[in-house]
Amino acid sequence: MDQIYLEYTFKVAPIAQGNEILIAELGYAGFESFVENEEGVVAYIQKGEWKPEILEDIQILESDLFEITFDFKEIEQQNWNAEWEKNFHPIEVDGLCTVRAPFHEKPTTKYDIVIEPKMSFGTGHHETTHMMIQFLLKNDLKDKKVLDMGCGTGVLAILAEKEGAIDLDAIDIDNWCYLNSLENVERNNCKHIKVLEGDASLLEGNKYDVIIANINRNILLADIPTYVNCLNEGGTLLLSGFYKDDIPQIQERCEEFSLKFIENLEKNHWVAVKFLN
Ligand SMILES: C[S@@+](CC[C@H](N)C(=O)[O-])C[C@H]1O[C@@H](n2cnc3c(N)ncnc32)[C@H](O)[C@@H]1O
Repeated sequence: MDQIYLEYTFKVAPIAQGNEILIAELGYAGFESFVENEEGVVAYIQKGEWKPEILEDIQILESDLFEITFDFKEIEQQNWNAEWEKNFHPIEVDGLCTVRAPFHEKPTTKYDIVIEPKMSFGTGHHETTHMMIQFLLKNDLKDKKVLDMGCGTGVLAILAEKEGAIDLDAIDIDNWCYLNSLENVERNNCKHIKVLEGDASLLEGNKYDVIIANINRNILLADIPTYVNCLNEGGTLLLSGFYKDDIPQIQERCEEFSLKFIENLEKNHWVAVKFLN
């Protein structure tokens, strides 16, 4: 696929925590690939996804705790596979689930998920994916009907099928994620996942026992009413993609629709929240 990209080079001080927060925020703003170096981060975004105000919501750039400068230029296509192979290490969650690439050794954990992410979000490295995996590992998914909204690489739907879910929809608005999820579903021999390209408007008339959505605060606030409409009585809603400070707003929205807050997980200021219908 021949695409033109913009390459942003950020110099970050102090680098350790700054890089981590910056990458997380850029990921949510639409940047697709990151290479860390000794000065900071180089981040890539497709020209078609770019808009002049792309950095407007990147809160760390306004923070007094970090000094961040940047530069950007247009570039020819990269060898993305080589980049991620260099940077992608297997991830193990709670000793039960490994997310790895095809070229890594087979693990001994109960669940083994093989992902070739290329540029999609969802390798288990991000806090939000990690916590959603933790939630899925703690929940009984046997014979459940599951929706994975904003599926990225498809990693969460794939785990849900491996845990026994029998009927799954995995939806992403982004064409690249849709195609990548299709590939990963096949790579993991999943037979019950239907991958769709689109958004919450595809959900009308569907019913699920478990809905997983790791997207971002604003999309979740807008789409929670649709999710609730699709949730069976007694069903579970697992949300992530936002910070601890956003919990009250998300909780209030869910409670408007009579969902009950059960618990939240937290990792580096990111959270994942569980509600019951
Ligand atoms: C943070 S990633 C999560 C990926 C994966 N589920 C995970 O947990 O690692 C969010 C995904 O949501 C998708 N997305 C953004 N807005 C969306 C929307 N309105 N409806 C469906 N998917 C959306 C993005 O393309 C992206 O792949």
